[in-house]
Amino acid sequence: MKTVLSIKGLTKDFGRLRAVNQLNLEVQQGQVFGMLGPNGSGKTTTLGMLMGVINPTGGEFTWFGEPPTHTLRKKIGAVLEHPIFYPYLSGQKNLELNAMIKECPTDNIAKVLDLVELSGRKDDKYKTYSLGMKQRLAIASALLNEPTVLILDEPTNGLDPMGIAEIRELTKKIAASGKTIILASHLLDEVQKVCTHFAVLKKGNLIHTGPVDDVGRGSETVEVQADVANLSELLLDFSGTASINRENGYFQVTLRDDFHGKDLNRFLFDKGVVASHLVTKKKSLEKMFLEILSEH
Ligand SMILES: Nc1ncnc2c1ncn2[C@@H]1O[C@H](COP(=O)(O)OP(=O)(O)OP(=O)(O)O)[C@@H](O)[C@H]1O
Repeated sequence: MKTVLSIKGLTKDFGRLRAVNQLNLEVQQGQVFGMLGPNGSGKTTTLGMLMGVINPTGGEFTWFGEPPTHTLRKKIGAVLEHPIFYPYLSGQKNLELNAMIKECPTDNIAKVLDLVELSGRKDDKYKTYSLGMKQRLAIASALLNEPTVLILDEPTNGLDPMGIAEIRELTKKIAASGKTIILASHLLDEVQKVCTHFAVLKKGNLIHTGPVDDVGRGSETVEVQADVANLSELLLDFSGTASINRENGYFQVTLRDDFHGKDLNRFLFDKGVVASHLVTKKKSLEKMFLEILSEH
């Protein structure tokens, strides 16, 4: 897999405040990489440095294996904050202006408008757009020069549930077209639903990074019930059991690393016991996130 972004020791001080501290990260091609962290954790500052609008105090990073240059940055589209669109111009005209500023051909406008589902409203004035439509137009503008990487900073901020769902679907659609996406968010739910990989930042420090699918790995809990008197003994006999407790009439079995519900099911079956109820529960990202933050 190709490394799109490699960050080493990236640091930013604002006077006495260290906003980003010795950040090391890698983003691979095709990932939807979430930067997750509470407000003030350094996400925007990091993205600003990656886009060349904030000067790092220390450290370095490469895009596509090369130190950042103006030409390289053209391969990266970013929606960092609300871009300046003219309220009395249409979506179409605004994109034409943006294309001119970015020195890219206007041929892509129809395509990006179609992608963000604004073709039907392209001739309406920007000021008549909903917040969700404005955000979609900003994404369309970032895609004008066909970047290979798209950076989104808090893309669903301020949107209603419908707008959030639309941006989420759009992000997935853009990722499916082969682009790498880096998305900063303070919303666990957003990262869990959209991202393939993520990093957690706290007060400028990286405190966790890995695949979203791995969250809660090795910490599966299985809710189980079977019509036998010695079920608790059997569950404790199972080598994958870390602990058990009883809740709502079921046994909750927390499994050791690398053991899964199906292993427990097979163990019970081999003992001649058929479970009447067996449900595997993964630790939610929220629980994991809160644990990660409290550990540090
Ligand atoms: N230009 C600046 N001057 C001084 N301090 C700054 C500046 N920009 C950011 N900071 C501080 O750096 C820290 C990190 O801010 P940053 O905006 O990067 O965090 P964030 O994770 O993106 O949070 P948010 O989602 O609230 O924007 C904060 O304490 C913030 O107050």
